[in-house]
Amino acid sequence: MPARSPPVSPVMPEVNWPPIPPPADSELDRALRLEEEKEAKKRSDAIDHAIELEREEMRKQRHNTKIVLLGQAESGKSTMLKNFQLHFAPKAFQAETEAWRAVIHLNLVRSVNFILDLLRGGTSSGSNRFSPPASLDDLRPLRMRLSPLRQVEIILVKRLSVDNTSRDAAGIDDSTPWYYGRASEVSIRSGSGWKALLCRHRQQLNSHADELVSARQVLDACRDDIVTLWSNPTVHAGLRGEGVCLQEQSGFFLDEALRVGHIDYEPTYTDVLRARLQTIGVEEHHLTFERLASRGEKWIFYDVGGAREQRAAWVPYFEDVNAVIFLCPMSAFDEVLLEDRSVNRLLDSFNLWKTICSSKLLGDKNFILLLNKSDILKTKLESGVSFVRYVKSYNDEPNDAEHVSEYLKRKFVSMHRHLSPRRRHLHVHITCAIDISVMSAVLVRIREVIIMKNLAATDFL
Ligand SMILES: Nc1nc2c(ncn2[C@@H]2O[C@H](COP(=O)(O)OP(=O)(O)OP(=O)(O)O)[C@@H](O)[C@H]2O)c(=O)[nH]1
Ligand SMILES: [Mg+2]
Repeated sequence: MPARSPPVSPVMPEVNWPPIPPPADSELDRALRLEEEKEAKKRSDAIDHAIELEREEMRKQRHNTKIVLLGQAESGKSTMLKNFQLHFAPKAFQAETEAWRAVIHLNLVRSVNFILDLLRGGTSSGSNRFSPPASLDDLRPLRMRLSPLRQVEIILVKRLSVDNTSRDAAGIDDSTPWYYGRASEVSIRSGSGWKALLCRHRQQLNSHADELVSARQVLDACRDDIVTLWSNPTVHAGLRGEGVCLQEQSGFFLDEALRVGHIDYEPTYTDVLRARLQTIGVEEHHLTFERLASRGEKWIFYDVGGAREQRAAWVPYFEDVNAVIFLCPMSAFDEVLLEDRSVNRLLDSFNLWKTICSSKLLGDKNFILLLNKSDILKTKLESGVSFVRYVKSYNDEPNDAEHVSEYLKRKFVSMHRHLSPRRRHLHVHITCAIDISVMSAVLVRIREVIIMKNLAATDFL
């Protein structure tokens, strides 16, 4: 019978530790060899550990949720981002509220200076459409007392590093009379780090900090006069004559001049949500969740400038994101684009939505549609503005917010169904982005939807 070969050990030799010494090993050789092998194993373990850490990091990066906020200018994208920050990272949001004070002050001061221009009978751009009545002479002392607010505007603009090129980039032509009747539009270039800049000015005792403090003192001293100006019937008649309704514009704080202009003013969360700061370019925001259940979760938001001239900058961000949040301001049905007065804003939103829905790059992304500004829509319709006058296909349905928003929802859902390159679920919410309590329920739902989709994409579900 042939001799049998010895049975093969079921344990692989490299995992057999310590290894069996070769037969003729001296005591010293054996000790040295064991030491070398131990060192080699240590090095190998360290390499394995480093590779595992790197893999883990890559896994985490891949699972970072990335969201792009899309929609026309003033649809509420940046406000929605503020809501996410407020709800999921309240401490970080709180830390930034003070920086928003300068923006809110600039919103307020711009409104006042806009009225002063109107009373002067034109704007700095040379428009002269309003002929001030003789009774305006009575307002001259008031105008004189408010004139230091011009300087306050200049200081705030400088400190926020607002530049004219940003308006050019947004396609806004300052030579156009009345800046299209916009009173408090404020824009800065993305990535200019304005919040950090303001914080630095506050902390350092330099001339910039002094300037900001004196700007606040001037505003505080002007508060009563601002109230007097804003309650003057001639002013309101003049604005009506120009077809300008400041109350309906973004960044309107004239009704709260006494509170907002006070030297000790601290912005409330609602103030920050109502502040208007136009986004130029694409801003990347990192949000680290602070709440217990989701602590440490990281989301990256791309907040884009919505004006027409900026939309070409959106595309590079499409491929990399998990979800698209598209905002349509429902209340804009009777408005025109600031950058192209011949285009109705609702029609522009429809066209933009069609393009986004049919984009192949976004084919497999999570889609969330927010029909925003429901509060303004309601006020507008209740004041008698007719929806069907602007949207002929609305037919005989009632002119109220509930029916109009349902109609718009149907329209958007149908466009999405017909134009999506592949079957995709759409989540729709009717929102008012400045209503904190209502928004928190919506945000929780949006997070659930995004997390579920992410899990499904990574085969956890
Ligand atoms: N009343 C009301 N105001 C809103 C709502 N959503 C946003 N706003 C206000 O509308 C203004 C414009 O909102 P933003 O968030 O700056 O708009 P955006 O889409 O980021 O605009 P761009 O940066 O120009 O693309 C801000 O002053 C907000 O406070 C809403 O639902 N209701
Ligand atoms: Mg914005």
